[in-house]
Amino acid sequence: MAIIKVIVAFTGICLAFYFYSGTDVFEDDMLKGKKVIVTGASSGIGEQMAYHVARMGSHVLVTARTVDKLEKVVAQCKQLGAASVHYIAGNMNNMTFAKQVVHEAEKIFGGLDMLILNHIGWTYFNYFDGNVDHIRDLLEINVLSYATMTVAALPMLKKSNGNIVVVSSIAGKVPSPLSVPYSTTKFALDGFFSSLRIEFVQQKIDVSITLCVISYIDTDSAVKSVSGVITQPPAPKKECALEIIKGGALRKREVYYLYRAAKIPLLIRDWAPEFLEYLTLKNYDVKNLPKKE
Ligand SMILES: NC(=O)C1=CN([C@@H]2O[C@H](COP(=O)(O)OP(=O)(O)OC[C@H]3O[C@@H](n4cnc5c(N)ncnc54)[C@H](OP(=O)(O)O)[C@@H]3O)[C@@H](O)[C@H]2O)C=CC1
Ligand SMILES: C[C@]12CC(=O)[C@H]3[C@@H](CCC4=CC(=O)CC[C@@]43C)[C@@H]1CC[C@@H]2C(=O)CO
Repeated sequence: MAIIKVIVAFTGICLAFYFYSGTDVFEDDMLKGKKVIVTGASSGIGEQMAYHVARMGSHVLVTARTVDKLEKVVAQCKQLGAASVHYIAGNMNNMTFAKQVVHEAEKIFGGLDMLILNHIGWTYFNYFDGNVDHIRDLLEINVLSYATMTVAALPMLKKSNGNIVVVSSIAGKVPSPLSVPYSTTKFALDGFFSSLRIEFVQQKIDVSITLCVISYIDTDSAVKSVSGVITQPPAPKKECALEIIKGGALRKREVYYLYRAAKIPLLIRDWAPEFLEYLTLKNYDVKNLPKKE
């Protein structure tokens, strides 16, 4: 019996190495002249992704709600060497606006190579408060606007054999406390885009879908929401943003940008859920959690 377990484990490690070792090498030139949309680009990881593709010489369309922040991002993208850069401001709770962003890219660029779906709506970081309407609102912004933009962009992405990059979270792969609404939306992204990827294979549609699984990053909003409660240190947003861009350009199915220990949950998620729960709870110090009014 023991020998069978060793053989199974060894086979699993070989298969994992074969499928995930990937020898693709990323070059900045891969993004030169490419037409790229970055959503949620007025701050955080999205802002850093806009800067990376600008530095690599892409044509960039950035979007979010806050005009003055977008204008600063546009100015910085120009400084960094973007082939061209534009912004469009609006709210992704409105599917008409979500489609408008894609149509704006078509009008400006005449096509699209990479759609980077990154924005998220506000949510709390605390015990679930029973408000299902908030989950519905968050699904609109975090999921349905991603699906809407994907549908609108697909004709252009088919022409360019382009990439869809979906920024998700470890909380969209592993059950995570204090973020029930957020985690609901991130798990939904996995269902939608991982299923769509299979249909692309069936239909021989050469558009890649890269799901990015990231853990705690040092963006202002995340640090403000979780510091003191999440015990792991946040990772740098600039490096995280670059890893996402690389994964999309290399047409990876998934990008994992996780703090060391976060890789363990993914390995044991389906084999030892109780042990995973024990490890997860060790990463939270709820005595620092703000008391809900
Ligand atoms: N930071 C982290 O620790 C982690 C982040 N992630 C994921 O990374 C992505 C980026 O996160 P992060 O950079 O921290 O987030 P930020 O809060 O820094 O940025 C969110 C962006 O989305 C925009 N946005 C917010 N609400 C709306 C809306 N209703 N309509 C359109 N745009 C909106 C914001 O701009 P504006 O307010 O101007 O609209 C901003 O540009 C998210 O998908 C998040 O889930 C995943 C795991 C960990
Ligand atoms: C902490 C973690 C990743 C995040 O940053 C999010 C948090 C859930 C609530 C959030 C809402 C936001 O608007 C910004 C992101 C965030 C603070 C997530 C719970 C688990 C995620 C994690 O990285 C654990 O390692």
